[in-house]
Amino acid sequence: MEGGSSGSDGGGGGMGKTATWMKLHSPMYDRATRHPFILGISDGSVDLSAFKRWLAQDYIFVREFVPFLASILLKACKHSDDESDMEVLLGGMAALSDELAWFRKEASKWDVNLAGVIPQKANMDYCSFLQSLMLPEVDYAVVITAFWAIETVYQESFSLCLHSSSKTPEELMETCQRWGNTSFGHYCRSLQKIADRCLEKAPSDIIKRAEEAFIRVLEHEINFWNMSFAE
Ligand SMILES: Cc1ncc(CN)c(N)n1
Repeated sequence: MEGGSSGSDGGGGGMGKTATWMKLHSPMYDRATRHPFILGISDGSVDLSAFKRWLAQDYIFVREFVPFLASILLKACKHSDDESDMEVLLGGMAALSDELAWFRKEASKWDVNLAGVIPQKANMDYCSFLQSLMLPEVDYAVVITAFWAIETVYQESFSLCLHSSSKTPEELMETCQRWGNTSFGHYCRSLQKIADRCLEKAPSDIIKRAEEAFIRVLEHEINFWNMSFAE
């Protein structure tokens, strides 16, 4: 599985918690990573108005994603036992700055007015979920698991559109490359290793909360893709 299987040992030889959950919750995981919106891009049948709706809503989401990642960085400073976590997360923050600039450029290419976008319910619900994870009492292992899952759903989804058999329209290739490229795949695997390392040492109640956060991310991602089809 692209972006998943090669980082599945959690660094300890056996299967890490994250890979176990991907398997255990595979029907929902597949619904998040092989959504009809993504399949439509990859077979060329996507409705461009759905793409524009997704683009506008995702810009709002990514703006909320910045304070979410900042809150994870803060927790890494305080609670991580591995200094390299900071490097990985700072790389992610730099990528988000680039991502926001890309959204503005892409929106102008598609004539989407980002200033006038009204966030839809699924987007607001997802952003509220991020805010609930930003609270200081939410454990680092839980938030890093959620962060890994959020990034991985996009990586796996968009990498599908880059397969040699896909018929992704030329004008959507840049979007698919943004998240489907191999370097973003390596980044996701680095996040997965951090999550697995934290989960290995975590008590059972934190492991349970991290699994719940993983499932909630999948639900929100499915609802987010669904939003692109809503008028
Ligand atoms: C909804 C959503 N999920 C994930 C990503 C990838 N950062 C995103 N841009 N938007």
